[in-house]
Amino acid sequence: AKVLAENGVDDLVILEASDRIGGRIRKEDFGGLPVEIGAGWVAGVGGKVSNPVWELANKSGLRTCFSDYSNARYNIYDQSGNIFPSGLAADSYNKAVNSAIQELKNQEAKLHGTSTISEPPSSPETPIELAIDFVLHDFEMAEVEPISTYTEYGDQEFLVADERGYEFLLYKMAETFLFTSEGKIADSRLQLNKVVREIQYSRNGVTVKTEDGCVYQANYVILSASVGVLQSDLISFRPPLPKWKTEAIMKCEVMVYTKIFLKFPYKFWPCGPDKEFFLYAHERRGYYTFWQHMENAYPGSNILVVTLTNEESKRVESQTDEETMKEAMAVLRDMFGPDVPEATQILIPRWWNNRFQRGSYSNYPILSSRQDFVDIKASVGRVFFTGEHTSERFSGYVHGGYLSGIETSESLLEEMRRVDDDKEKGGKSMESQTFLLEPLLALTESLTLTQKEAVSDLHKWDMARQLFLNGKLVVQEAIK
Ligand SMILES: Cc1cc2nc3c(=O)[nH]c(=O)nc-3n(C[C@H](O)[C@H](O)[C@H](O)COP(=O)(O)OP(=O)(O)OC[C@H]3O[C@@H](n4cnc5c(N)ncnc54)[C@H](O)[C@@H]3O)c2cc1C
Repeated sequence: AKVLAENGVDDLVILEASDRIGGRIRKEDFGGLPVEIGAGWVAGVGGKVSNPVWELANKSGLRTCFSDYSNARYNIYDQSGNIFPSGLAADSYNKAVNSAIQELKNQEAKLHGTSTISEPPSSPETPIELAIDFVLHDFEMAEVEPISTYTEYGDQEFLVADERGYEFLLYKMAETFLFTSEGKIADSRLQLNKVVREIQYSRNGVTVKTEDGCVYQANYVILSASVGVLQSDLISFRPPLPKWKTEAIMKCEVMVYTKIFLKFPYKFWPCGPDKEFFLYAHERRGYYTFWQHMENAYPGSNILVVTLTNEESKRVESQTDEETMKEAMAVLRDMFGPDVPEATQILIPRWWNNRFQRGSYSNYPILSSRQDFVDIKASVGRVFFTGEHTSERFSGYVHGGYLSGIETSESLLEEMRRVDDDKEKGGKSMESQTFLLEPLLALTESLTLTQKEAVSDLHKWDMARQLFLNGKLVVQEAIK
């Protein structure tokens, strides 16, 4: 929206379903400290090219601390509290990395332009296989982009450790655009608690209906809801989205990633710069595996974070906080002995059950093709799509969301300029050119679903029109 406004599109409105901005960047107060229940790291730092989110963080003075996840491999506890020998852990790590890289290379060689993550291996049997399994599990839960993209932005990660939260970046970005200096909303550009339920689009414009019965008319819409929301029935489209679009949306997998926060009366875990992360080895894959203490970010906070993913996340979301606390405490006592004190507080975010999220981030399956990204981000008539899931290179990350927003706004500006140019030249703009479509759209009620999809497929229609115009030009040149 900011890019649009800076380019002269003043008449715009942001409809946000919740009562705040930030989406999956969200700080919550926990035991007197701000904890990041959504994105917590600025990832992709230290490479040849500067990550724009890292630049924003530096410019706005966001406090961060270096976070080296690789130390986790030296702190793997088994169920009796023994630490795996570091040689074994390091060796397994190298083996896992090499096999994963080899796997990716094979995949990429086989399928040009695919996005890849490693496939889940079969159940581990020996200790070394168990250790490798942890690392592969880590790839699956965190490394959502093709390995090749690491080389550019770098592979360092910085944990946000700022009382204003990661979301401060968003407030900073929005301050001249949406807020007064006191942090109050300055104009009607941002409307909170507006749950979009229906998007009706035609050649003339778009009508958006919200849950509270409001109706908005617009020339264009940019839809930035997560892929989980697009897969759900929260928003309906009239006419329905074309098949190529819904197929691309449904193909994309949604990752659930849950950080559970536990507050203790005192610290009982080993501390030190190389002990920020530790792992719990359990035969059940992903069972309270990844632990992190928050001493580096907030010394003396006595907070531990355990990360669950996918099925474990969904399972925990569906049970009571007390049950989860019991499970987590049993795991901690396995690792550190029976004297571990009871946690005094627990915070369990529920991203999967949040109807404005339906998951944590997109996770393209191993055999995704480039076309899936192209389709998921392609506009359908006057409806444009954006968000981390539309970022081919950085899907799943904050910088993916940020860059895709800029890119989609630029595409829309280009489209608006093209329509203006066409009008000036007296040619057929998308508006006037698609006049043929009007009687067809009027007939949609009596058409079959396939026919409706074909008619509503403005994007392809527009491509066909371009081809037609280009063809005509070639013929005219030939005649000349
Ligand atoms: C637990 C967790 C940990 C993560 N960790 C990291 C990390 O460490 N580093 C990193 O880079 N990334 C991380 N991510 C991913 C990162 O947070 C996201 O990729 C990014 O914030 C997505 O931004 P977005 O604008 O695409 O979507 P969102 O932030 O989801 O914004 C979409 C907005 O649309 C609103 N909305 C949805 N439906 C409707 C509707 N019907 N009507 C109106 N509004 C609607 C939502 O309320 C939301 O505000 C994490 C995510 C999670 C959940």
